[in-house]
Amino acid sequence: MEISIIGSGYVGTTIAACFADVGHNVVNVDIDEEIVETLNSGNSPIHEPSLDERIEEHAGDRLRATTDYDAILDTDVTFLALSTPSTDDGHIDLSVMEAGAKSLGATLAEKDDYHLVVTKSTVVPTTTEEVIAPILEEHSGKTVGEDFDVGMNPEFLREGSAVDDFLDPDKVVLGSHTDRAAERLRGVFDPLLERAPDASLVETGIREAEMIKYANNAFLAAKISLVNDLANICKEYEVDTDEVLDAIGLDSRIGSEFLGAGVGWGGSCFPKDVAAIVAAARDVGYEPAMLDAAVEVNDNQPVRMLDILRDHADPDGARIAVLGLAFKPGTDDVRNSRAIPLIDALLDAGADVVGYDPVATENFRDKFPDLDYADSAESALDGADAALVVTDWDEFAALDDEFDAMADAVVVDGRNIVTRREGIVYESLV
Ligand SMILES: NC(=O)c1ccc[n+]([C@@H]2O[C@H](COP(=O)([O-])OP(=O)(O)OC[C@H]3O[C@@H](n4cnc5c(N)ncnc54)[C@H](O)[C@@H]3O)[C@@H](O)[C@H]2O)c1
Ligand SMILES: O=c1ccn([C@@H]2O[C@H](COP(=O)(O)OP(=O)(O)O[C@H]3O[C@H](CO)[C@@H](O)[C@H](O)[C@H]3O)[C@@H](O)[C@H]2O)c(=O)[nH]1
Repeated sequence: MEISIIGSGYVGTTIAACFADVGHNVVNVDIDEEIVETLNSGNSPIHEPSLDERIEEHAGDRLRATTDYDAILDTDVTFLALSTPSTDDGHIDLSVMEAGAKSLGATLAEKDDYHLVVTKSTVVPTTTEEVIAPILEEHSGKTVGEDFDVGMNPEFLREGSAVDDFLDPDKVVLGSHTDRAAERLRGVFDPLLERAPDASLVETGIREAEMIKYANNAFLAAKISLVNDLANICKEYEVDTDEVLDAIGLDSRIGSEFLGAGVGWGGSCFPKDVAAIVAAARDVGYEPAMLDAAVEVNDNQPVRMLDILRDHADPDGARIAVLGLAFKPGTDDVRNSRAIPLIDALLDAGADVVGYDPVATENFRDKFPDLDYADSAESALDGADAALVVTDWDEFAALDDEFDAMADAVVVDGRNIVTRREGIVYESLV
């Protein structure tokens, strides 16, 4: 099938390379010329395991990129993979989606045959039908349900394992309103589902597909917050948190995944998606008490981490190493990383902060240009008065002699991964 994807960020790039991998012809449309050039030269614009190989293999063949929306004219289906950030009050900001839909609509005016437009971005229920479809109609002069259809296909990939998650998913959710749209969407996913026979196919309505995405993320974020609440109680009672969490994970109704206690959830999705569904709930007069509590617990974990640091070292004037700037291991994405509130608070407290991350330093530098950055964990620790472990990169779990070069070997572990305990003042957050 001929597929166009508007937006070539984390999601657009990954799904383009994977769709090409299962045999489709794919074109990415992005307004960023650098991204387009990078893709066309066979390279990945983002750091994501096993994405480079796929782009290198398919670029110039089944995969290409352009800034020209006319590329969609030769395709059967267009996915909108544009960002949906938060406004200051937590609502979803649709301005990027609206701009993309306008350009897409204007281009669709030139298309003679049927087309399907699928929202891949995370949007609150009714957005596809009540915001995107009317813009497409207005700018194309065409009628939804007659000349073209809209659909919704939420994405569940995680950064750091995006390619594997996309090609071997637990489920594929396809939201549509017409048989024609449902059939075309199935055609897109059939080759993928053949390769991933264990994946469940969920065919549903458009607003249900939109809500499934929020319910999924809200549930996972709340699960981590509940785990952190319980882990905080364990710590106060000097109960071994790991043993408790390992044991509850054996109950198949609870499950062993997403029981990682620590400094909490960040990233480009959980914070903004929980905020968006909370704001959307209030818009219709519902108070989402559980989700409010999940956010409160999450916001408080970095505060608890600094309190623990203060038990062992005064941050004022101290050199503090922050190990991990990415929001999770395996990615260079720093959006809503837990390192951000921690470093803000450390700087407010008068600390001299040195940050280190294996791949995310340059992205973090955009947010904190004046921070001191080390090029290895070893050099970050050298002469430091304390270290905070914020991201669970494997290389931090392997640290050992490096702690001996610290001025004061105080380590507060926000991910419970450091293995060495002797000879250092070690405290885990949970
Ligand atoms: N990042 C993830 O892991 C993830 C996973 C699942 C779902 N999502 C959702 O997918 C959506 C996209 O997220 P992302 O992380 O890929 O965003 P992103 O910011 O990484 O990528 C968006 C891309 O769109 C491009 N763009 C902006 N305006 C444009 C326009 N008018 N026309 C064409 N291109 C334009 C930008 O240059 C950028 O490359 C969001 O709704 C997000 O919530 C993200
Ligand atoms: O047990 C855990 C698991 C995760 N985290 C943290 O939670 C955040 C999110 O992690 P993860 O879910 O692995 O990464 P994302 O790439 O943000 O993926 C989430 O957000 C995506 C965007 O919507 C969805 O597609 C995915 O299904 C959903 O897992 C990170 O800060 C992790 O450190 C924990 O604190 N404990």
